[in-house]
Amino acid sequence: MSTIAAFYGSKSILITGATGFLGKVLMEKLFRTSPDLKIIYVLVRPKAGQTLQQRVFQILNSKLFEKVKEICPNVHEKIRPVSADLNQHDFGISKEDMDELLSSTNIVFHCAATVRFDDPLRHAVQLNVTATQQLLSMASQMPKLEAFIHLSTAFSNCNLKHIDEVIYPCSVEPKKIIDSMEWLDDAIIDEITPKLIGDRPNTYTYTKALGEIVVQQEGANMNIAIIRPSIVGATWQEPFPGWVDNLNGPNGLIIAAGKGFLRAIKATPMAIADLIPADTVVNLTLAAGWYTAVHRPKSTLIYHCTSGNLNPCNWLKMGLQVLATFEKVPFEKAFRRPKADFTATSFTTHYWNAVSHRAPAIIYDVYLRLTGRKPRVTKLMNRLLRTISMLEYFINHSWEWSTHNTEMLMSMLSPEDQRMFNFDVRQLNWLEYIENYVVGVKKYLLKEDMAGVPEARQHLKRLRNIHYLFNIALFLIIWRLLIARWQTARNVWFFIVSFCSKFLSYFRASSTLKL
Ligand SMILES: CCCCCCCCCCCCCCCCCCCCCCCCCC(=O)SCCNC(=O)CCNC(=O)[C@H](O)C(C)(C)COP(=O)(O)OP(=O)(O)OC[C@H]1O[C@@H](n2cnc3c(N)ncnc32)[C@H](O)[C@@H]1OP(=O)(O)O
Ligand SMILES: NC(=O)C1=CN([C@@H]2O[C@H](COP(=O)(O)OP(=O)(O)OC[C@H]3O[C@@H](n4cnc5c(N)ncnc54)[C@H](OP(=O)(O)O)[C@@H]3O)[C@@H](O)[C@H]2O)C=CC1
Repeated sequence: MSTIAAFYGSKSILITGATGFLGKVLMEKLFRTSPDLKIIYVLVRPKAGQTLQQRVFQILNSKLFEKVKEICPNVHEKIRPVSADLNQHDFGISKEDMDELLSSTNIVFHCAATVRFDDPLRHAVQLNVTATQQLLSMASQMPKLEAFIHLSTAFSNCNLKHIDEVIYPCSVEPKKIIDSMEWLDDAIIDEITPKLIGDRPNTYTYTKALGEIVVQQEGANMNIAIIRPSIVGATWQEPFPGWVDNLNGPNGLIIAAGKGFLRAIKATPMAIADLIPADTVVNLTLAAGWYTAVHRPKSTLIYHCTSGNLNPCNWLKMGLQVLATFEKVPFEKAFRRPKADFTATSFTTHYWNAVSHRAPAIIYDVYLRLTGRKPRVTKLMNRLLRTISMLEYFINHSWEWSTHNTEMLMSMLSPEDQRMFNFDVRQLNWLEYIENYVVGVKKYLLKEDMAGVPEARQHLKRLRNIHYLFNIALFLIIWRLLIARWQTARNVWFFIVSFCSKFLSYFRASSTLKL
């Protein structure tokens, strides 16, 4: 019997960010391995015209939860959506709901965050720092609380090369930042943002670092742990390989490359691609929840959920495997044939952006205009290039994360738990994982049927023929222009023509003699 699964049985669990990528995988695993848990409260806001109940039902009815519905048929009764917006004071939770949450909750998993790299500082602070502080204040009033698990990121200290499982100070105290957001106007905040974030690339990593400090300060009297995952990718094994549901991290780039939009990207091929599967993160998170509650470590433990130092894979190997999978399982209706290169300098990146990204987009838009349709590819390409510029930082640097706490936790698990809550990335076969990941992107993000693969292959063949025809036509046009304007080109042309005609007459003569 799994100790961890038994631990979560009969518990009341509060999850923020349950509608997000990791939150869903976390909920799924909890219901699947501990179907006798008491209740999961999820803090959800109404969104896109859907009530919170509709949002939660949509998640429960998705493919991700198919196994759960077999194991825990009354899952709908065990999940309680609570209307909450983390941007509001007290999260806008009603008094009755708040009373129930405070009196019943045993474990808190805080996953909610803004993960956008371009969020204005005010918004990122509100969600990643102030909301964390408020949640801790709520947690401090929970008499039955056993553990509070905070999801941070391995990149919260990406301004350092070597990162230990400790909390690093920031130049300005989070409390001062929170206070200043109340009285500074937006223009001033925008002006001071670059100074505050310093050598971090964006407001996301900066505010996640501030959030960790808040956790350490406000949670001193609680059983707290912080999980720092690196780049979270599709699921590795559970509940099935390749599940993914948003465009964040590599996902959007895999689509862009598979559809033939992304042809070159500035990257350091030998830099470590520190990807970590979503189910690995969730297994570590649940194991840390159990350990924190049962063993009550004296200080806040931080767990690095990374792959680089235990099972490294670089961007080159990953990129090549992504491309190899496109050969086997192409995406439908590609714009161009998938083929991408890593560029090394800003000059070559600009060159390939002009030649391989912008020019084909403009040509295609001209074609759309000429055929009476609305041009859209240039706009799409510009957004893609902007996105890439924001992600580039992470594919051109390498970090070393120590994993002592994570390895210690692994050693504390029983063999049964090591199997059921496996977070040992040494067992991960990258080539197999990446192939399943790309297939998962095709199936679950693009919603493409595998039955359409032969037609997708045919489409790629047509694109190849168009490509050859286009190149031949381009060559002939350039050659014709050169001949018209340049004597040397004319001489070369006459030389080639006379050489070919001599060769042909020799060939004809020798075959007549043989007859
Ligand atoms: C020689 C061989 C060579 C082989 C070569 C082979 C190459 C071949 C294969 C290549 C694959 C292998 C290499 C992989 C490299 C991976 C690097 C990953 C680094 C990640 C590090 C993460 C570290 C931190 C981890 C964490 O700790 S946290 C999680 C990370 N957080 C994020 O990843 C949020 C990022 N995103 C945003 O910050 C916002 O998205 C924002 C970007 C501001 C836009 O924002 P905006 O334009 O305002 O609006 P959106 O609505 O968001 O999007 C607007 C439009 O862009 C689209 N779009 C959104 N996203 C993405 C995306 N990714 N990629 C593409 N498109 C995207 C969206 O579809 C919409 O398209 P449309 O609707 O126009 O058609
Ligand atoms: N994905 C990754 O690569 C990595 C993620 N992490 C961390 O893991 C955690 C989860 O990330 P992930 O699942 O990918 O993120 P998602 O963007 O998929 O999910 C974010 C969640 O936060 C919720 N949320 C955002 N704003 C509010 C709000 N105002 N009120 C209530 N809920 C809100 C979202 O709800 P809604 O659906 O309503 O928008 C959603 O459920 C984050 O803390 C992130 O920093 C760390 C490293 C890597």
